[in-house]
Amino acid sequence: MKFVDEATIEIVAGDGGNGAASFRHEKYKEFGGPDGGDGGRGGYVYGVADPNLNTLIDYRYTRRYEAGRGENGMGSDMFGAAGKDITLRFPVGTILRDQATGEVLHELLTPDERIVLARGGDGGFGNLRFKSAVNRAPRQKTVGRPGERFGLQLELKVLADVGLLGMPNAGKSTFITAVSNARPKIADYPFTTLHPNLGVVRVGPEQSFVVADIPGLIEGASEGAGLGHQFLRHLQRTRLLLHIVDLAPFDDGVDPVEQAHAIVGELKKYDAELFGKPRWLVLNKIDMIPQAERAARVKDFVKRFKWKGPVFEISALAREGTDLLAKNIYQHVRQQQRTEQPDPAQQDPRFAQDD
Ligand SMILES: Nc1nc2c(ncn2[C@@H]2O[C@H](COP(=O)(O)OP(=O)(O)OP(=O)(O)O)[C@@H](O)[C@H]2O)c(=O)[nH]1
Ligand SMILES: [Mg+2]
Repeated sequence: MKFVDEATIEIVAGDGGNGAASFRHEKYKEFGGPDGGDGGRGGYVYGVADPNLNTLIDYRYTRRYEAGRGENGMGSDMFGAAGKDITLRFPVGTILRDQATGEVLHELLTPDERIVLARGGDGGFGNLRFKSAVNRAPRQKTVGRPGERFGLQLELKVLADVGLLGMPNAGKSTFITAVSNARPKIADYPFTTLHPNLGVVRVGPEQSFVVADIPGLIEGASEGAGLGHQFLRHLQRTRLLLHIVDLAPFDDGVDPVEQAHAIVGELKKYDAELFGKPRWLVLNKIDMIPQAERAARVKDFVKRFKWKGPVFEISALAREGTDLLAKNIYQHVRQQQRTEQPDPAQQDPRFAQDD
């Protein structure tokens, strides 16, 4: 499954500075020649493909990007300085479109590839330029040219970095809502989620990852009994699985440990590779357990489940422990990314045919 991350931003290159009209002032010399310098060029806006970025989410926070204006020219033959250039960084695979026409301007496919997005305007000419045999004292000058500006549409196909696993009603959709921009349907009955949802989680500037919420797994799902199994394949490209467990089931007869074993059993039956992926245990709904009992309940769960890996306790509903978990996930995803193959055209399934 592919998911498209999008943003629209405004790109403004710098205007050129104006040329100056000025004459030399020298002692004992009544009429100095023209000495007005040219204006500086406006700043350019560049784009670069940054292999460290995963999503476009930062571009939903800041939408306008403006390079510097060129300085005006000055007397004494002084040219204005060029405006400050700016460089915008995009994830590899970002497609850039002109907002007005929808035309594809470029696809950033090669890591560190750099392109000009918008050219700064040329600076105006100072009167120094207009000096000629017939006019030794020109007053002419020109103003700087405007920089290019336009609306830029960004589009990126993203894959899930993290997958959520768990029984129906465990709180997967609530968790994705707590940490990401996705708004899946949440309800107190099982199988609320009928389609996989992807959400972008932003833990800080230029720090984000993609999480997939899939329909709940139940026992027998790997044989097609539940809804879950057809969705398991969406988790195949992920770098981490979060196993979400309802630690405080409404029905007293339900043992969270048994439920958790059922999920792991399904995973194992379905796919050894998926089973072998890094998996973290996330004990949810701790708000339902009195504070004084929490530590003991968690300890008991871990012991009976014979779990040796990372454990997080959260309340997806109250958003307790969710930010900390998101930060840990981000660190893990980044670390995994760094150890993977760097050539995206070869390795990155985003560039493969759609499934
Ligand atoms: N008290 C409490 N309730 C929660 C918490 N997380 C989820 N819930 C509730 O549990 C119910 C199920 O939550 P969902 O997020 O829809 O569960 P799901 O795992 O996505 O369920 P499916 O999509 O059916 O697989 C909803 O009524 C939620 O409000 C939590 O941390 N505390
Ligand atoms: Mg759900």
